[in-house]
Amino acid sequence: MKPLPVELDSLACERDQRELFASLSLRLEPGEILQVAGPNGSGKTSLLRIMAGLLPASAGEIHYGGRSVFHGAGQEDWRRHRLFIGHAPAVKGALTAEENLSWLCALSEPVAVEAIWQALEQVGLRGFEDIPCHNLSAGQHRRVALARLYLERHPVWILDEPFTAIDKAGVAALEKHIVKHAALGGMVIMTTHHGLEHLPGVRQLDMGQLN
Ligand SMILES: Nc1ncnc2c1ncn2[C@@H]1O[C@H](COP(=O)(O)OP(=O)(O)OP(=O)(O)O)[C@@H](O)[C@H]1O
Repeated sequence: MKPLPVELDSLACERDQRELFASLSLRLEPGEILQVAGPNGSGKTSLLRIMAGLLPASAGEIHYGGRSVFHGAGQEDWRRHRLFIGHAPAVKGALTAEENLSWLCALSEPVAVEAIWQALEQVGLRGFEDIPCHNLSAGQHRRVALARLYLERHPVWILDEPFTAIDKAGVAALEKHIVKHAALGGMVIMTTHHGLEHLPGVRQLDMGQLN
């Protein structure tokens, strides 16, 4: 799947009758990495959830390849192209890492168990496949969710605080994977309080400067 340009057009978000942002317009091209930065409460997660289709915008539009992602065929297409990993990853504690990934991936495309093992190896969890996730540490729990980035083939990644609870070596490996995804033409939109200045070509959107 090839990514297409993403356009935010006069996007606005209101929560609890408070305007978080308004008139947000930007265009993202394939190969771009966008870091959504800003203070706590400035609306970073809200923006990502709107982009993922999990929260309605109060005004404005998002287009993917020229079609609205809010309804119709454009919405279907967007769902197949984007992968959202929230800051509270959808990993179920009672299931093992392997079961979680098998279930999460099946929502878009079933994957072979060997591929799951390889992805778990990539995130340093080989040997932990059969342990219920509630017995994993916070960082290991997050790594189970991040293993999806090695398994699924969505061209657009929307990642909310992907580095939370991840150790130094894990952060370096994930940064490398993100840069590689963009270099291959993928697109990454992420929030993080972690500095990314050392990575090539990262664009910043400062939510604290919008209003
Ligand atoms: N479920 C919710 N219902 C109502 N308001 C919410 C909800 N979640 C967040 N908000 C409000 O929206 C505002 C922005 O929250 P959001 O999580 O988007 O900020 P953020 O920039 O991601 O913050 P942080 O850096 O702390 O993660 C906050 O003031 C918060 O009170």
